[in-house]
Amino acid sequence: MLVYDVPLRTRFRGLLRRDGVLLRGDAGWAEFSPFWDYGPQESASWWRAAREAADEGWPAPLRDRIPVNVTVPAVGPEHAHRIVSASGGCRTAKVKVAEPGQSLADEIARLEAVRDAIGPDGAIRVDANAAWDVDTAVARLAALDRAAGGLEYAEQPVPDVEDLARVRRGTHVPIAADESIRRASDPFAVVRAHAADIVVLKVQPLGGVRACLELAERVGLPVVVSSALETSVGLAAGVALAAALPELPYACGLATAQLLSADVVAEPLLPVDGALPVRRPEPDPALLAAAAGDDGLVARWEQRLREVEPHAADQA
Ligand SMILES: O=C(O)CCC(=O)c1ccccc1C(=O)O
Ligand SMILES: [Mg+2]
Repeated sequence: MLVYDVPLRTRFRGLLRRDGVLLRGDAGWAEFSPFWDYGPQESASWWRAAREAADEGWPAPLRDRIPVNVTVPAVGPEHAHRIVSASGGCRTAKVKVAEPGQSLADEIARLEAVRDAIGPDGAIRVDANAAWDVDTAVARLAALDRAAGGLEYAEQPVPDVEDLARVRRGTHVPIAADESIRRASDPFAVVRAHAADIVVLKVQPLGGVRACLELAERVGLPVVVSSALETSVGLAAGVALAAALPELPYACGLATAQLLSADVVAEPLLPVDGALPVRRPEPDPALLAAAAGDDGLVARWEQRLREVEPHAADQA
């Protein structure tokens, strides 16, 4: 078991660093990196995803490249412009909005900058991470849709599934469900409530590539595969899911290696011409050593694994 700990290039979801565990099994390398606000029970699906990667590997790919969105954190307009311009040719941008402390004017400036950088043919989506209420969401989406020159969709504008359905009825911007799928006791509530046009699937919180493929089939809505801000070892599982889905109508949120200031593989999973190649990179020993967490962090992860493992067995 190896613990990595790397700084982020810019603050993302309140985080300044990203840490997690890398482990190797008969099938290859795996990443286990639940955020620290996830308890043992909720982290069990992250552990099952890691065991699948290490012990079984993933189903055969149906495609060899995965179109991806550049992810734009809640930064100022000049910085947002630079991120999109240096994205490796991404034709879709996902822009974080509803960041605490930022105004509508900040968001409008960011979206205008992103539109300028990506051009008239690019697609722009926003992610509010469940931070709005219904009325705010409906009003903001109208303003942001205008600022962006058209939004492809809005990811998780509000926390509650019934409210998500209300927002969907109140706007013409398509709605994608993220937290309502990955942190919900019942991911199908979204479908029953007609709360979303699209679902975001993340391999670690949803318990692995196979679990996600089953979920996608049962949900029956278009899927966007997204990362949980992993190293290229963890991203490879998302790439495997995106490659194995029968249909992939939208760009995926897997271009997040560029948000980390260091990676553990020699050739990180970064976009070329707006897409990731379907491959499974191996960690590089020197990069692993450079990214290694200190003894205190290693001890915290060892403790965490002891707490999570019994829950993973329960639900298997
Ligand atoms: O989808 C993307 O472009 C990047 C992934 C991303 O936004 C994310 C990364 C870590 C945790 C939560 C989220 C999220 O989609 O809300
Ligand atoms: Mg999201």
